[in-house]
Amino acid sequence: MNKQAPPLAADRTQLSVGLGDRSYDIVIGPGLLAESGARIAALRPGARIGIVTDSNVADRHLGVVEASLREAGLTPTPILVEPGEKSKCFAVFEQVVDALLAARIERRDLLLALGGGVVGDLAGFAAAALRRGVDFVQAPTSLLAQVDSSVGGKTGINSRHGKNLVGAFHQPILVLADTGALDTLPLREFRSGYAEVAKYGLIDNAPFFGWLERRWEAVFRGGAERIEAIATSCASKAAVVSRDEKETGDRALLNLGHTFGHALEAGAGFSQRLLHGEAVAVGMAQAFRFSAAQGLCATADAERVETHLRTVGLPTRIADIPGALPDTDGLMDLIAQDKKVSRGALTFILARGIGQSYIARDVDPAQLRAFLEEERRGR
Ligand SMILES: NC(=O)c1ccc[n+]([C@@H]2O[C@H](COP(=O)([O-])OP(=O)(O)OC[C@H]3O[C@@H](n4cnc5c(N)ncnc54)[C@H](O)[C@@H]3O)[C@@H](O)[C@H]2O)c1
Ligand SMILES: O=C(O)C(=O)C[C@@H](O)[C@H](O)[C@H](O)COP(=O)(O)O
Ligand SMILES: [Zn+2]
Repeated sequence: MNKQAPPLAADRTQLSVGLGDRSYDIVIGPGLLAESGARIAALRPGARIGIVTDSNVADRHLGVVEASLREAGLTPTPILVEPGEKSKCFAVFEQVVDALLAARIERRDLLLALGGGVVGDLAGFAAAALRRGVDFVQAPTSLLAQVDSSVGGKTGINSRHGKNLVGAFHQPILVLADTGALDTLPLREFRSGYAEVAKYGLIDNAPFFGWLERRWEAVFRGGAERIEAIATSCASKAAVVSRDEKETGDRALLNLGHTFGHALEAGAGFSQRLLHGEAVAVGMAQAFRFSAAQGLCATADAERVETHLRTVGLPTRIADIPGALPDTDGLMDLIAQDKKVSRGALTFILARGIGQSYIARDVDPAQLRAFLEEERRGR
């Protein structure tokens, strides 16, 4: 049994999320799934590992992970869920927890979330709840999960009242982002994850947004630019999470585009009609248009955001979403369930310009309603 994590190869980037005695590493680079056993055994030798994954990821990547875990003296039990956002629900959560209990995963064992953000959020919440808390490792396999959802400890599921409304803050003990796994990710899913990459530029890193405008094709092709984009995104997220783990302050900036986006996702029934990153792309374009309409930011900045998102093939308008959506009242009701709402007052992430996002508390519902009416008319 190998109890030593492999040394860091030249093509690996390692970052840390600083949270005192709950700090953890994010390791980024190709081939990490094949090393997952050695790296996990170094943290928890001899453990039983409940691997939560979905059937798409299992078909492509579970074999190498299971072999690596066994090689390192760990005992894996795979638990498969259906791919897609609909698996972030009470019924699937119950199935996963039951399967983990049936496999006798104990408090000192581990869960491994192998997949995209759906698996990460679901498995993380199962880890938070199982026997009142079991440690877990994130092995993100989608771009979105590698740049965002695997870091920071937000876990949870959706409810009929809206997105991510039931969950827990539960940090992983390690994140292994195998960039080679992205070679099997469908283009639409890659684009969806790219929306969250662009988000970091729009929040507070205008030079990164400019770099993405110039280099996005190389990021999509793979290689050094892709790894650089992932590492820059993780570094941004790690810094915010270290400062404000439970979103009492500026972690809310990571929600740019999400107040609109989550309402649209719920309105589309958490279906394949609108992926999370696509909803965030529409939501970010809306946040900039709303900011411009309020005279907070230049119209040229809102147009620049929309141009870049459309250039990479992301939606930016309600009209881009196929099928029916709730009317303005319905969208306002969904927005009222947003977790940033405080004593009924609406909070949005708005922008004074690219890289100059800020938390706007007490957004006027009448102005929001008027804006949504215009957006729904496609203007
Ligand atoms: N916790 C957080 O901080 C956080 C942050 C952002 C998003 N999220 C959540 O993440 C979810 C979206 O994550 P996502 O975009 O990864 O969706 P996802 O988990 O549904 O994965 C996208 C699709 O790609 C497939 N897939 C994943 N990796 C693959 C690979 N390597 N090869 C082939 N197919 C692969 C999956 O099976 C799925 O069909 C949403 O539920 C969102 O709310 C959470
Ligand atoms: O980590 C965060 O904080 C984020 O807001 C990241 C978002 O990209 C992510 O979609 C998150 O799950 C949204 O959080 P929520 O608190 O609005 O559910
Ligand atoms: Zn998101």
